[in-house]
Amino acid sequence: MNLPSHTPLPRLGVNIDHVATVRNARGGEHPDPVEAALLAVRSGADGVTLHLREDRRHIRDADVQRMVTALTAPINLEMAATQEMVAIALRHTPHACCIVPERRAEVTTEGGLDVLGLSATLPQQVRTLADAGIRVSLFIDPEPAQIIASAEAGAAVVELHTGAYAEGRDGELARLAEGAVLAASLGLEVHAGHGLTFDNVRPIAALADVAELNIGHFLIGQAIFDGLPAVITRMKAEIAAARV
Ligand SMILES: CC(=O)[C@@H](O)[C@H](O)COP(=O)(O)O
Ligand SMILES: NCC(=O)COP(=O)(O)O
Repeated sequence: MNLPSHTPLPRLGVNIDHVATVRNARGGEHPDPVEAALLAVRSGADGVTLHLREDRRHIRDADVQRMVTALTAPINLEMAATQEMVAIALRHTPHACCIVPERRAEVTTEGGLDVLGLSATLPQQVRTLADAGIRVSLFIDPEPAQIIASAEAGAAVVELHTGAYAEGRDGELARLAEGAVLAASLGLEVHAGHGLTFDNVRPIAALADVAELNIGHFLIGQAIFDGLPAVITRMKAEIAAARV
């Protein structure tokens, strides 16, 4: 894809949740997601994403506290649209909060947030977080109605869920491309993530309106073979190659 030379590359946010998954398997302190976050930033990550799930299956409250103390790079805290999570975010004031849907029984985040369905409560939560200086993002499917509702809810950012694209669903890349254009036209910053790998990242990184990619499970898994610095370097190269 040929873009003007001034078009900035999408930033890479590294999601370190699954370092905590491995740690929690034995109940101790190793491997430490904060140490992984610091290494990710030293290795070229533009920011760090962590998802404090309601069931605390990977990231825990103490990790959030330690992360905001240790990191100077932007932190993107993913969380459910609950009063408990809003209160936690207000205590730590990360650079950004990405509000995601959660179902306790799910293995991973299965779909986007139903911004339309949450219209009675979400705009107030967005306002409360934004008033505290937090950049608010909504993790949504690339549905025009959800994108428009996100803008109306006062979000600064939408993160488009790339899970269906990563699974190879027909037409999903076109839906993401159209969604990114619509979101940008409404003044929303566009992020994308979920299920991205070396093999599927380029078409998403090539979308001119995508400003940030959040990638976790693949990078942490691949780091077992290649090391975290090497996989971050390679992912940044894939992103850059998509914009040549
Ligand atoms: C919202 C999202 O996509 C991330 O939180 C990512 O899925 C990592 O967390 P889980 O693997 O627990 O879903
Ligand atoms: N918001 C998406 C994210 O943070 C990472 O998702 P994944 O790469 O772990 O699937």
